[in-house]
Amino acid sequence: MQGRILVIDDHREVVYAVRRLLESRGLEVLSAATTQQAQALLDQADALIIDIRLEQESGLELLRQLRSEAYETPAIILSAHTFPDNVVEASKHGAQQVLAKPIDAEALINAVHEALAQTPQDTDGLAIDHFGNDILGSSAAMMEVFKLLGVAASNDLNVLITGETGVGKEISAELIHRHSARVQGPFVALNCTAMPENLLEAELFGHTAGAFTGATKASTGKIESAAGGTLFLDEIGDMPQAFQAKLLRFLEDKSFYRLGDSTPRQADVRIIAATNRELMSNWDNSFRSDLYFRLAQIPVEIPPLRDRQDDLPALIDFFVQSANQEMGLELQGVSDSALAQAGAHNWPGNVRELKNTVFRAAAKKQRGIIERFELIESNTDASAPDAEQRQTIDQQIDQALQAGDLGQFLHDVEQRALHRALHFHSGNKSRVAEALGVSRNTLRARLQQTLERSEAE
Ligand SMILES: Nc1ncnc2c1ncn2[C@@H]1O[C@H](COP(=O)(O)OP(=O)(O)OP(=O)(O)O)[C@@H](O)[C@H]1O
Repeated sequence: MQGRILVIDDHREVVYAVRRLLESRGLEVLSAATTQQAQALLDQADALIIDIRLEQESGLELLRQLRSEAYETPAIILSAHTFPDNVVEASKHGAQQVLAKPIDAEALINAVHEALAQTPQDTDGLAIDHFGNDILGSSAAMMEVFKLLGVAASNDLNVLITGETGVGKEISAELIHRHSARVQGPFVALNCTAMPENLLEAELFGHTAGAFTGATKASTGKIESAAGGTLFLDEIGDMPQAFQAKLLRFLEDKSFYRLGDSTPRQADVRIIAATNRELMSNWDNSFRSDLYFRLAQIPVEIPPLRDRQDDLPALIDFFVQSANQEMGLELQGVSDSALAQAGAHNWPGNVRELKNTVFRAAAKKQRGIIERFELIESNTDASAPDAEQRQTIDQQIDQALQAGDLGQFLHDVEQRALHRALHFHSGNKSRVAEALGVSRNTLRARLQQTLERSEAE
């Protein structure tokens, strides 16, 4: 590794340790204790390491200023705490990494390596301002998410947040809003689930008096309420297809009509949408691809809780403290065995399920240590095909492949599955759609397609 690193930190022991470490890897190290000293050395550096708190100065403020002057050298921020808000702010201003103190040698070497590999035009810079910690996460996966949220906060593009139910999509949308230039404007949320087209249109665009039965007064829609701020559209995958075209039109020119009104209106809103479904799957074509690409200008995927076990202890601790506060309890934490129990659980309901589990246990225990959680086991594993069944399915697939009619085989399986699911749920399409994890529109379209194919055969 080759390069010259400028360490901006007023803690001499930190500078000493970093210098020894980096020099042992063949790097050249410059140091500055103040931003004024740093100014003279900036041009010589290939990468910066900046302490977030310099004496009477802010490392992030320095970085913000540098970025505003188009100084693009990659930077790593050192911070006593890697709170998500720090990481978001840092990422927003283009920092490569935020590293927690005490510094982990390997993590620092990796970060420097990455920073040196960055071309200047790839870097945006980073900065930290306030500390809010209502959204937690220190796993590598969540760090990546926070960085993306920071990128989203630094511009005004539409964002599509995907992830299973309860992973924190709404709370992430709020975080983007809070760190964006629209922070002084409103954050307005609308859940699109189970809304027929007319109701959705009235909710989103507003309506005139008499626009429909029961509309005695004119009403402002969510889009107008969110003007100057952010509109969060939750469960966007459930938006009726007919309405998707209207939303697309709004996204294209920011103009809309209140229901029953012929006067076009304008509203300046940023859209953050969320879904727990795959919108662009082969199976499910009920979502318009042009709308998808409009919404997913910045796609953010939040991983399920079971894939980020490192986050469990801090989240559990946070919810225990929240339970203490909200219910006036005196709990001290959870036992190692409760923690192990949480680690072994699948968390299909993700952070929401964890929060409810902790609150339930807290309400029961009231004080001391929570020894065990009462977990609701999901039966997904139980319903998974066992090895023998799987072998039979594999054999059938192989036969279909050899006969060159895998498409027909899949069609038959799908038709059979839909038929049995409808039978099982006594013809209730909402239940079948729920069981499949798709919207009623998708199910309807799929049933129609299988029917057409069967008729054509
Ligand atoms: N990283 C986190 N730190 C702290 N709390 C969290 C975190 N993620 C989620 N939560 C909490 O879990 C609950 C669910 O979060 P949220 O509503 O944002 O999830 P969601 O993905 O939007 O869910 P859904 O898909 O069901 O709408 C909320 O109470 C939220 O505060």
